[in-house]
Amino acid sequence: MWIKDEYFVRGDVPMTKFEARVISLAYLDICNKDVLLDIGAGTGSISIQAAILGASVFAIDRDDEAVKLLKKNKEKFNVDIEIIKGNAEDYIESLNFTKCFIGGSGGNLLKIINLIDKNPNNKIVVANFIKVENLSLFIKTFRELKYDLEVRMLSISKIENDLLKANNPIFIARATRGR
Ligand SMILES: C[S@@+](CC[C@H](N)C(=O)[O-])C[C@H]1O[C@@H](n2cnc3c(N)ncnc32)[C@H](O)[C@@H]1O
Repeated sequence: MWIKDEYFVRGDVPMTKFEARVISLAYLDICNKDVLLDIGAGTGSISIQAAILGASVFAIDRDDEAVKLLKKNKEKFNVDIEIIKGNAEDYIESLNFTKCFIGGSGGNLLKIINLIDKNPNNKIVVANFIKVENLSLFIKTFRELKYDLEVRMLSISKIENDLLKANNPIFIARATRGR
């Protein structure tokens, strides 16, 4: 089951939209044995969908409103995800995970990438970016770390009342451990 955007409890936190969620989770190639670390989990849309696909999930966010939404959506969809409130940088080293999604990094992307790389069990990192600057940093850093890279720009428009309604374009990047 793939959950549509309108079913999530929403607040002021920006949510990863349906099409970006589907592509990001396909890039992560989520399966039963995976442990996903969702950094900047927001409303929990990625975490909850990954749990429904069979992964164990750590959902981290530093924002109070996001953590409230995470709890509400966890309850609504009755999934077993572990919610952590705080800066991802302070927790990554203490968690064991096999795949990682970065939905927000709050200016600490470089530190977050280097911490993720230290975990030898992590195989794939997928990130969503709206800023070219962050995309460039992701590409540069993972290239230096010898990961395989794939990047797409996603631009979705929906037809509503006979008119096109556009979502903001986003970059979806994947880094796969090549060593
Ligand atoms: C675009 S939203 C994420 C959307 C989320 N994937 C969803 O579907 O709702 C980015 C989130 O990242 C969080 N964030 C930013 N930097 C963070 C950090 N260093 N550690 C933890 N959370 C962070 C923000 O609080 C915000 O909720």
